[in-house]
Amino acid sequence: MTAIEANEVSKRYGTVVALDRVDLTVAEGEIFGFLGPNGAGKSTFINVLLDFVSPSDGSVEIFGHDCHAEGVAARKRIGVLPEGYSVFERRTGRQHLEYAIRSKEADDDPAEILDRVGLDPTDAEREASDYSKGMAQRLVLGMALVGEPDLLLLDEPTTGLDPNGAAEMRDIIREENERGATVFFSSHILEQVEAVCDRVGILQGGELVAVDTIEGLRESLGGGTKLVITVDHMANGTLASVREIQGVETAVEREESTLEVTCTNDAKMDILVELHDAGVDVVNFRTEEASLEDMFIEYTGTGR
Ligand SMILES: Nc1ncnc2c1ncn2[C@@H]1O[C@H](COP(=O)(O)OP(=O)(O)OP(=O)(O)O)[C@@H](O)[C@H]1O
Repeated sequence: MTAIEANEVSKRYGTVVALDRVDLTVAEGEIFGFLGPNGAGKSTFINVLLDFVSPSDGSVEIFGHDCHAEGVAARKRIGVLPEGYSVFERRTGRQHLEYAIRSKEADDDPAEILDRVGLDPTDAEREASDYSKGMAQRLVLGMALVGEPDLLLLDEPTTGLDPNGAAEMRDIIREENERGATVFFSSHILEQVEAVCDRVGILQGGELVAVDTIEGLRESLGGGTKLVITVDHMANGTLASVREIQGVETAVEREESTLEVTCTNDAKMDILVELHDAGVDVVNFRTEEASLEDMFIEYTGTGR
């Protein structure tokens, strides 16, 4: 069964096209990473799934329920960590969880969930409005886990978390997935996404410009090799002439006398020949697999 099925979803805010005919299918049991530069439309898409925002055109189904017409049935199966959540005033962490358990008619043990998300028993008895950003993030994640949802929708789940918290988040995503949940999350932390996702989608200006496994993305970028070349000196125009070689996608000078070139496998030798012809001696070179970050920059032309 498909967990998420988006058909030609568009959302316009006046002249801004936040989503442009997004077609996407996420299978039950997948961990799917949703990427894109700031303003690409990620939160808008997640808000459409939650029926917080109505699409201008198109429709989305969650486990076969239309997110708008059958929003209640769709949301019953979702645990959500929304963007810009806020905690209640004058309620402790534990009371937040008890509230989530009651409203989902679940029978989870609040202490167990608090422990899972790394909130200690003393903090659980403090008012959540006094929590730090990372603690509040942990609490809201805990509320999302209540009732063993079939789909976890996490908007930037690692924002505000320290490195331990980010690693714990990764573990929770894996554990939830092993329990059978589908996980759909947006993130700018591409190392995290690469470590945990089965597939990723890249949004750019509201359009879905790529959907694939990380390996698949690498292949569609022609093998996705990254060459790291140390040279004795950089001659004028060297970078420009390397960029013109067929099969070269990007070429940058990382630090003095070190070039990083992403290219197809076939282009490697041409690059070394070009440097030689330009009178530039290669002191050292190695190849690395293109990282998700390299590919993201190639697809979107931006940093995260
Ligand atoms: N309520 C709104 N009214 C007007 N424009 C909006 C509204 N919500 C979003 N937008 C616009 O839609 C576009 C997509 O925004 P969105 O928040 O979905 O991006 P995002 O990919 O989540 O960005 P970020 O990575 O910065 O969180 C942006 O241009 C934004 O200004």
